[in-house]
Amino acid sequence: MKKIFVINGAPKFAHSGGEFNKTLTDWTVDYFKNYKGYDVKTTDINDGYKPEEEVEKFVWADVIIYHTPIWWFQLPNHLKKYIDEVFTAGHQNGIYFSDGRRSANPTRNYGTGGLLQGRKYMLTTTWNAPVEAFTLEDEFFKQHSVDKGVMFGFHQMNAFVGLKPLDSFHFYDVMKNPNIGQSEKNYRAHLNKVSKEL
Ligand SMILES: Cc1cc2nc3c(=O)[nH]c(=O)nc-3n(C[C@H](O)[C@H](O)[C@H](O)COP(=O)(O)OP(=O)(O)OC[C@H]3O[C@@H](n4cnc5c(N)ncnc54)[C@H](O)[C@@H]3O)c2cc1C
Repeated sequence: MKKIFVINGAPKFAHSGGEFNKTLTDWTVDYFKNYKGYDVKTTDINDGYKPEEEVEKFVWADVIIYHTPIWWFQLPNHLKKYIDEVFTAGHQNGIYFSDGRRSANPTRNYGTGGLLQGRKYMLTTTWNAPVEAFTLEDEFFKQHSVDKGVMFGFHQMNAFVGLKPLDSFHFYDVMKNPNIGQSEKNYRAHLNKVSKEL
């Protein structure tokens, strides 16, 4: 049986109420637990956490799923803090051993010291920005996708600790057009696709 660790990284602040990401987290748990029959653990960063226990969840899981809104073109500070604390607790303790370099050849192999090899991760993000801001020439993101643009560092972080990516899924324009019914349908189709790669 596959083991899935689901993180809801959406705090409640200002006009980001966390409701969309909480709903998304519930869909993910329902899909893997009730539909696929997998073993699921969760963390909601709003509920507090102990870094050492979170390390155990990362090590336990076959797949880690991150749900996050985008705040000022990056992770919310709460989720970044979670990662800083948990990955630091996992240094030489399950998450990463080192930066991967050896003194004999210090210019090579940076980023190969992760200890989470054999595991995968999936990212979802939610945006006020419409998809066209990423896809259309002359619009704000100049045709840089979420994964290759704003979230490039996030994906490198996961590579650094040894995780391999599953396809991400991004929800655009969720403040003005959350379209919950269609979002759920599209997201479940995505989960059906990625779950074939587990
Ligand atoms: C500090 C800050 C910086 C930001 N920076 C950026 C940025 O750089 N770029 C950008 O694009 N956006 C930005 N945003 C917007 C942010 O990305 C969105 O507010 C966030 O993605 C919304 O996610 P949420 O989980 O908080 O949803 P919520 O705000 O809780 O929900 C969004 C909408 O969906 C509805 N909804 C949610 N769940 C359900 C449900 N189950 N049934 C019916 N309706 C539902 C809610 O009622 C609401 O209308 C920023 C927001 C903040 C606070």
